[in-house]
Amino acid sequence: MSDARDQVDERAVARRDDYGKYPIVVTGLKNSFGEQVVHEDLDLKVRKGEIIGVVGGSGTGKSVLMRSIIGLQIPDEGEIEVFGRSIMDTNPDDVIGVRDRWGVLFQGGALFSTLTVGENIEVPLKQYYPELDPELLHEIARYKLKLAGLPADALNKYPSELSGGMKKRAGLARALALDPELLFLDEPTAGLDPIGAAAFDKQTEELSQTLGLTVFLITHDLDTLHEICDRVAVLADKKVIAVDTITELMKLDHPWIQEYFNGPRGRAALSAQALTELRKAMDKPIDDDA
Ligand SMILES: Nc1ncnc2c1ncn2[C@@H]1O[C@H](COP(=O)(O)OP(=O)(O)OP(=O)(O)O)[C@@H](O)[C@H]1O
Repeated sequence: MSDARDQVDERAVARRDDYGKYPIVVTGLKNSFGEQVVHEDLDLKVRKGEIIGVVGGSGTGKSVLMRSIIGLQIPDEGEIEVFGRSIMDTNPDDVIGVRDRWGVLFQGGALFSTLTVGENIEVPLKQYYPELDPELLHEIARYKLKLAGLPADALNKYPSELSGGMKKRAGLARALALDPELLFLDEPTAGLDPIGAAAFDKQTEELSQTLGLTVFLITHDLDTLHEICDRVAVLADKKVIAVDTITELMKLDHPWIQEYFNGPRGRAALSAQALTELRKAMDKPIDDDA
């Protein structure tokens, strides 16, 4: 009897340690839509504090994976734990204390068009802290706007009055509203010009470092992967076929990985990153072309 209790205690300790190291643990995930199986026996562990890039060909199920992790897509099979709690429970109230510890930037920003930027940022705050004083709400919104790199006058603008890059930042400000520990970003630099994309990457990296955020980042952007991701998870064949640094991934003999990272665009991104590193090492401003 006491052996059985010891085993249960050991498992509880192992799970607690695991959750301390891995805020997201996905095991044996299966997702399908009718006959189409998108994921089959997919496993993924995301390390605390890392920026993990999630890549894969179009339609390989990157967004569906993110939606599963945040409980918007109920999988057919498998287990998903976030902060050590199962997300598979269909009752959102049962995972309160988990959902308010993440922030999400959906593709395109997904801002409410009839609300100002400030009001958009206040939405999650009002949802989780309905008793908050309106003046404090505005103050928090102003602070989050600044964290996301937007000027104060953006607060009273409507999404239609913002550029693409500003919309992304407004979505980022809203994702940061609840002081999340985990940030989900779905193709944040898609549609941005290279300068805007690089600035957004820098912002993400700074936020991750200063706030200690773990970032789950879906992207096709090779520069983003090279510049800010600690590891990259590759989706192919309905699974995560590899999770590693780009240097290690490039050694793998998988056709998609080789084409993606060792193709002309992959090599160009690698050279650009090598140049950035070299310039940093020489303590020279990156924009100094002299
Ligand atoms: N609600 C849905 N109903 C039916 N099929 C869906 C649904 N959501 C996603 N799918 C299908 O699941 C597959 C994976 O979609 P998903 O959006 O996750 O791909 P992705 O890897 O994010 O692609 P992309 O890089 O093009 O954004 C696609 O074939 C898509 O058509």
